[in-house]
Order: sequence, then structure tokens, then C-alpha cells
Amino acid sequence: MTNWGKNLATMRAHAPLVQNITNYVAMNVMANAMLASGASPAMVHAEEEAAEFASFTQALTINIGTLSPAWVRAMTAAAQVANTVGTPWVLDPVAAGATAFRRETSAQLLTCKPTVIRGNASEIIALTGEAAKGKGADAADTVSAAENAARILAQQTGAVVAVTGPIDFVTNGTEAFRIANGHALMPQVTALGCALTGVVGAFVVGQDPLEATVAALAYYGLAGEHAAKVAQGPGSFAMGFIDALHAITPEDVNNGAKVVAT
Ligand SMILES: Nc1ncnc2c1ncn2[C@@H]1O[C@H](COP(=O)(O)OP(=O)(O)O)[C@@H](O)[C@H]1O
Ligand SMILES: Cc1ncsc1CCOP(=O)(O)O
Ligand SMILES: [Mg+2]
Repeated sequence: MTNWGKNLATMRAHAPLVQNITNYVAMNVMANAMLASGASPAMVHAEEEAAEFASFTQALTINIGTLSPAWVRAMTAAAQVANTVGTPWVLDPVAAGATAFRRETSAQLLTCKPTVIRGNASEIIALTGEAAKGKGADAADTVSAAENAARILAQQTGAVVAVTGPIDFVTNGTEAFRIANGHALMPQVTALGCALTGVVGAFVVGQDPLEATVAALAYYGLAGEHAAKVAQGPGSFAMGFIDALHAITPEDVNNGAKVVAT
């Protein structure tokens, strides 16, 4: 499992349709990141159509960043369809520990068996019911403090769990990887975590979820490294990051991936 560039090539060959039920902050950022990577995003959240769309999309992502009761009904219905028809889906538990509404919604969505759960350290800790230090959508716990929670969550749910931060940690409950790609400007731009969840959704289509998630994180972090070389701050970084997602080749990923099996 060292040819991480192959996973990028496979994702681009599929150019998968990915349905995203995401938050208002992330919609545009996420769609642009996914297009630049080589996927086809569709932001479809209405209660009247989310489940129908989930019956034919190639992957689904669900992000609880800006919740309302109607959205929760749409999320649950879409996740149930994905689970029933065997479509891979990715959960992004934004600020999962912050309120009872978020805790309850996350717990409900976990029963619909996500293929991958991608969150920051505080969010992954919160999903296990432990006290997390999250500051709204931002992490206040270290990735290493969330490793045990990630393993437990993976074992309990059957999902691949990805904890992102300065060094990402990905596990299926038995195997685990650390990915050291990325740049400190990434958390300075809103919705780059949400956008990553969409990219992970695109990678898992027709690919092994653990391998595809690791490859997606390495590719995405590498794009951050490339963008930082020419950025003058978070604004120009955001623009350069989309360009880098588009420009990076499978060969670049093979040369630049900083992935270690633990
Ligand atoms: N301090 C950091 N240094 C390098 N990369 C980072 C850092 N913080 C986050 N990242 C990267 O930013 C992306 C989004 O992760 P993160 O900020 O944890 O998500 P979220 O925005 O959901 O909290 C990931 O690719 C992660 O590896
Ligand atoms: C700021 C904010 N508030 C609700 S959702 C959201 C976006 C969070 O994006 P990310 O988790 O990628 O930083
Ligand atoms: Mg997030």
C-alpha cells in the first residue's frame, strides 16, 4: 500500500458524482475543491430529494456544520438509502460535542453505518461520548489525544476513522497510518476540512476505504504544501490551494506522500 498516487489516478478516472449535504459555509469551497481534484460534486440537501438522489449518487457525504431539523431528516433519509444500496458515505461531525442537538444527530447518523468518519481531534473524541475541548468547529485537542477514540469508534462502527490535524491519523480499528503532509495555513481557511471530506468521498468510490482515505489525505496535504510555497497569507493560500489540487499528479503524490504505517 505505498502507491498512493494510484488512488488519485483511479479517482480521476472515475470522476465520481458525489452528493454532499454540507453546511452553508462550506458549499462553495467544497465544490471547488472537489472539481479541482477531478470529482463531480452536487450539493443536494432538500428533504424532498436528498434520499432519491442518494439512490443513484456514487458517494454521499454528510456534514453537520449548520444543522436544522429538516436537514437532519434529509441527512438521515439519505444515509439510510446509501446504507441500504451499498453506496459509500462519509460523515463529517462538525463541532459534534458542542450541543445536545449535534450529539444526538451524530449518534443517529452513526447508526446508518458511515464508510468513513473524517473529523478533527475534538470531534472524534466527542463522538465516543468523552469530554472534548473543541472550540466550535475548531479542534482544541491534539491528534494523538484522539487516537484511542478513533480506534474505538472504528471498532464500534465498522468505519474507517480519519483524525486530521498537523499529522493526520487514520485507522480501521486494527491497521493505522499517520500522514504528515499539510501546512499550518490550512486551518486558517474556513471549510478546508469540510472540503477534504468531499475529496475523501470521491476517493472511496470503487476503492478500499482505508487505502483511499490515506491517499486522499496525503494528496490534500501535499496540495497545502504546494500552495504555501507561493502564498502571502490565508487569502492567496486559498486560491493557490485550489490550483494545487488541480495541478498535482499521481507521480507527485508518490514522490511527496509522507505516510507511515503505525
Ligand atoms: N497545523 C497543521 N499543519 C499542517 N496541516 C494541517 C494543520 N492543521 C490542519 N491541517 C490539515 O488541514 C486539513 C483539514 O484538517 P482540520 O483543520 O483538522 O479539519 P477541520 O477544518 O475540520 O477542523 C487536513 O488536510 C489536515 O491535515
Ligand atoms: C465555521 C463554521 N461554522 C459552522 S460550519 C463551519 C465551517 C467549518 O469548516 P471546517 O470544519 O472545514 O473548518
Ligand atoms: Mg471540520
